[in-house]
Amino acid sequence: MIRVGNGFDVHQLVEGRPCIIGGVEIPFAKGLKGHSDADVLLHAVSDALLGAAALGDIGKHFPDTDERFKGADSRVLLRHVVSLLKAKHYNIVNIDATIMAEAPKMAPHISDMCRNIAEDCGLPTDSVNVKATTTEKLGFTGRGEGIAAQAVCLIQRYQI
Ligand SMILES: Nc1ccn([C@@H]2O[C@H](COP(=O)(O)O)[C@@H](O)[C@H]2O)c(=O)n1
Ligand SMILES: C[C@@]1(CO)OP(=O)(O)OP(=O)(O)OC[C@H]1O
Repeated sequence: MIRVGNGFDVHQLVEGRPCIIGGVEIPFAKGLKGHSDADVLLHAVSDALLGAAALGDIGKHFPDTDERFKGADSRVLLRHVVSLLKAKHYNIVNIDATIMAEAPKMAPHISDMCRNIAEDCGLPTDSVNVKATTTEKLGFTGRGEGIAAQAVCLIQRYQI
């Protein structure tokens, strides 16, 4: 049985925070605000995986009212999500994601993001794809107020 999932996340860009996207700290004047490290891309990927397995969303598994997740490394959260899928006998087939940001430039960091996601999901790197787009200066992303990311994934249940 194969199943599809999608995830979407937004975080505000503010001064005084690191800009961590796809597990990569990108040099930039602003960073993403959140309870965790606010890694918008890994949150979208985690939600896509949880959605595919009908396991809810990251807010359910890692509530932002829980001090344990304050400043959490979203790679650790993603690895936990992958373990939840394994427990339900799902393998991940592939992941595709898009970051919407006017700045910073994502292109120099895309391959590191793909490598991080592949590593955390136990996948070969060519099973993970990350893209970036501006929104042509339109909307909150276009004004540089925040960054959005969306992801889709395919998972497959194996026989035991
Ligand atoms: N934050 C971003 C946004 C875009 N890119 C790259 O630039 C290309 C052109 O973007 P458009 O919005 O004009 O389509 C896009 O294909 C990305 O490769 C980026 O690196 N960082
Ligand atoms: C990851 C969590 C938990 O620390 O917090 P945030 O970093 O605020 O991220 P968000 O995408 O708003 O939702 C999930 C949260 O519960």
